[in-house]
Amino acid sequence: MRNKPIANVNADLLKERKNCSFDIEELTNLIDGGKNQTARRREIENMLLKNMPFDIIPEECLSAKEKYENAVRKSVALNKIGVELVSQVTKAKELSDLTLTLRRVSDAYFREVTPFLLHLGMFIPTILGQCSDEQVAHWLPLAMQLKIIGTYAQTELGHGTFIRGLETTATYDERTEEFVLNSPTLSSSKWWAGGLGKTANHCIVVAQLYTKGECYGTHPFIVQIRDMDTHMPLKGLKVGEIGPRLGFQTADNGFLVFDNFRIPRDSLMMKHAKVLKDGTYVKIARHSKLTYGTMIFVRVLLVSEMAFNLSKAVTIAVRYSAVRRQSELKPNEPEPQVLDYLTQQHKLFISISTVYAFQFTSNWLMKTYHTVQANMKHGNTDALPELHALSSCLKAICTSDCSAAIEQCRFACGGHGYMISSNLPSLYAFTTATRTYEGDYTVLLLQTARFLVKTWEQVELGNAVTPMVAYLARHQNREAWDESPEGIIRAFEAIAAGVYQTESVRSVSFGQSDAIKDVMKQLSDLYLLYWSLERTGDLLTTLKSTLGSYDGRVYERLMEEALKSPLNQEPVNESFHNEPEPQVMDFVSQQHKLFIGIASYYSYSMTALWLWDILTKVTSELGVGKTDRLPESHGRAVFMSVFNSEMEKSVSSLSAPLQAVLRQLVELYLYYWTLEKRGDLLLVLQSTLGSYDGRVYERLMEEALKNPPNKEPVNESFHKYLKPFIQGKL
Ligand SMILES: CCCCCCCC/C=C\CCCCCCCCCCCCCC(=O)SCCNC(=O)CCNC(=O)[C@H](O)C(C)(C)COP(=O)(O)OP(=O)(O)OC[C@H]1O[C@@H](n2cnc3c(N)ncnc32)[C@H](O)[C@@H]1OP(=O)(O)O
Ligand SMILES: Cc1cc2nc3c(=O)[nH]c(=O)nc-3n(C[C@H](O)[C@H](O)[C@H](O)COP(=O)(O)OP(=O)(O)OC[C@H]3O[C@@H](n4cnc5c(N)ncnc54)[C@H](O)[C@@H]3O)c2cc1C
Repeated sequence: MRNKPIANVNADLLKERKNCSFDIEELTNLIDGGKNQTARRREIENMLLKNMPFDIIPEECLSAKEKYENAVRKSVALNKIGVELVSQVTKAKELSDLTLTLRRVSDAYFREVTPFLLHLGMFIPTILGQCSDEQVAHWLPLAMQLKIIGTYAQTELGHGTFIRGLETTATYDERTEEFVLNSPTLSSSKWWAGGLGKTANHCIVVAQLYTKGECYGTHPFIVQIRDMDTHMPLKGLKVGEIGPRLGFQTADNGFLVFDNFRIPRDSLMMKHAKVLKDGTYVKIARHSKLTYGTMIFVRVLLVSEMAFNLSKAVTIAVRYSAVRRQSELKPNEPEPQVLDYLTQQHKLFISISTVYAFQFTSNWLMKTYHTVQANMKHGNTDALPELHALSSCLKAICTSDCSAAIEQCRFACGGHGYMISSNLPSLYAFTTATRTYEGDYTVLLLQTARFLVKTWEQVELGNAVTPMVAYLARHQNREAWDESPEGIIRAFEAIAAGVYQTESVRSVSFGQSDAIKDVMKQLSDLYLLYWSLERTGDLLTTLKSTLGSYDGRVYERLMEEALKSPLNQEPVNESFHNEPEPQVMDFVSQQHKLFIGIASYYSYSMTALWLWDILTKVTSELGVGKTDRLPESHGRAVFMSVFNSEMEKSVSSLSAPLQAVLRQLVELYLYYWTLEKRGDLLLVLQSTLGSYDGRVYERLMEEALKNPPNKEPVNESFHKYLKPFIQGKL
């Protein structure tokens, strides 16, 4: 049954809906995965609508503590219904449909993230992916019925990306048949795990496993961290909330420090490796990276998460654009709906097509994931490297594009889009975090590049490669796309676009009407066209050659290029002496992110001074109302030329080294903006990360300890909601 029509709908919205060229219900069925799934979703929605407590005071008006307590209250009510529904299903497919529906409907109740996100998103999947059959039989029912509440603590203050660099140790003591957990340094403190700060009583801890004096690398352990009755942290642990953050405000992300904390031997999750009673280490896995499995799973999930979040943002922005009227096009005629402006459509329509691109690609990726998992059950791990490469680059691209597109949706709603009540700021805060967590954007793209370079080598040797990367063999002409990691990644993006096109065509080829097919085709074309225009520069081949330059300065250019090589910047490379761990500052990709910020700061300062001087003159000459917004390119050109000339004027009295640095900044700024369209600027530091003394980890911990939730060991919502819920008394 369709949802009932709602009375008092805005006339403009009704008019737009009447103009729709296809049956909306048909598209709804397509998105839900069929008529039955739509009906089931609506059944669950209606049930939740009847039974779930809504907010009386808007979440954003509460204090941080109240927000958390309110989130626990609502989560417990949702979990109660969820657990009941989950207990009624028997088939795996029904369970995955149900979880998806619950996840999506649950967003109606939370502006922020539930403190149970990590329990559902990582704790349960890690039990499934990392425990032996016996361990699954023990832990899974407890976790599914929420008798225990878990999280996933891998990241530390000092390391997130480089998992092999984690410092937490789990040392096996064969006399007592226990592991002893320790945090040997401040930087080894576990940091970030969602739900750890106040909610969880169990935690998956990733630590370096030592037995018989040898280190076997990082392994996952399942660890109880709080007393099941009093919720007090267990002896030997320091645990708390890490402090306010951009989003995830109700997810009580936490820290955890171990001091000779003992756990039983079978706390080691033993699907891929075990330690026998006498301390013998036994490797079971056929692939060394199987312990990273949960991350792959969540990366795959995130593609669909991004489709969902962007669909919400663009629905908000399109509806509002139909309702909002602004400006006068023709005298004495009504102001147009902002949706009618082509520039507005430009902001919105690409987001609509992106939602579909993400959703179709996500459906395909999830299927691929399950196929690879099924093969791995039979011992075949051949497809794992490609799955890792695919999930890495698709996660990186879609999380990055999604948060940028949500910002466009916010811009499209003008001032009102800035209101928390519009939900656009919260959607942005949630999605921008996904670019970082579960693998940083750059780092994951580099992982994909690594796979592609290896594949390229196979192609060069004439060896067979998988169908997904067979295009490398077809493109033997290297000029079509360069071999740099970026070039390779762009080629890979083309493959993602290809997946979208084939999947969207495949999914709409049966049953669906011509009207839906037309719309889906238009959306698919729009997505492909948009990205080919966005990347025009990349698609055009320029010569880029020391040998073929117009002026024929072949030898000079060869020498100039050779001198630019980083290897020539120092007479003796430090690897001659030793091999130090790099600071992230050493990565060129990191410098790329930071240095333009410095250059922009100077550009803005210089331009601001200049602008101030001419402000009065300009306004008196042009008159208020005639200062139409200048096109972006003109604005950038002004920044560039003013920066260049003003900087030149002001540096002449400075010392030579400082002049040289400032001139480099001008050059960087000009160069960067010929390549890029935007950059970031941090004007006021006020930052734990950017302090002059570099005491980053100390300051993060100091700030976390000041955090009000850490002033009480157990939050009152434990007694009020969590404990009665866990004990089945609610
Ligand atoms: C119960 C009923 C209740 C009902 C209620 C219902 C309500 C519903 C509500 C909600 C539902 C849930 C919704 C879920 C949404 C999901 C949200 C989840 C939230 C998550 C929050 C964030 C959590 C985290 O961030 S956890 C921490 C994540 N950390 C990272 O991702 C770290 C990133 N770093 C890495 O991955 C790696 O370290 C690395 C890959 C960068 C480098 O690793 P390395 O140094 O060990 O490797 P190398 O670079 O040396 O490479 C060696 C070799 O290995 C290959 N490799 C690397 N990784 C993998 C891999 N994963 N798999 C396979 N192979 C891999 C690499 O390619 C190299 O191969 P070569 O052949 O080239 O040698
Ligand atoms: C909201 C949120 C929730 C989170 N929840 C959890 C959780 O529940 N559990 C958990 O364990 N973790 C969690 N995390 C941590 C998250 O997984 C890490 O922050 C993430 O993996 C990035 O690692 P990092 O912080 O060490 O970044 P860094 O690696 O320090 O990145 C800093 C910069 O260095 C660059 N860089 C690093 N290495 C390289 C390289 N090799 N080459 C080029 N550039 C490089 C990066 O691109 C980036 O620009 C969460 C994080 C956030 C923001």
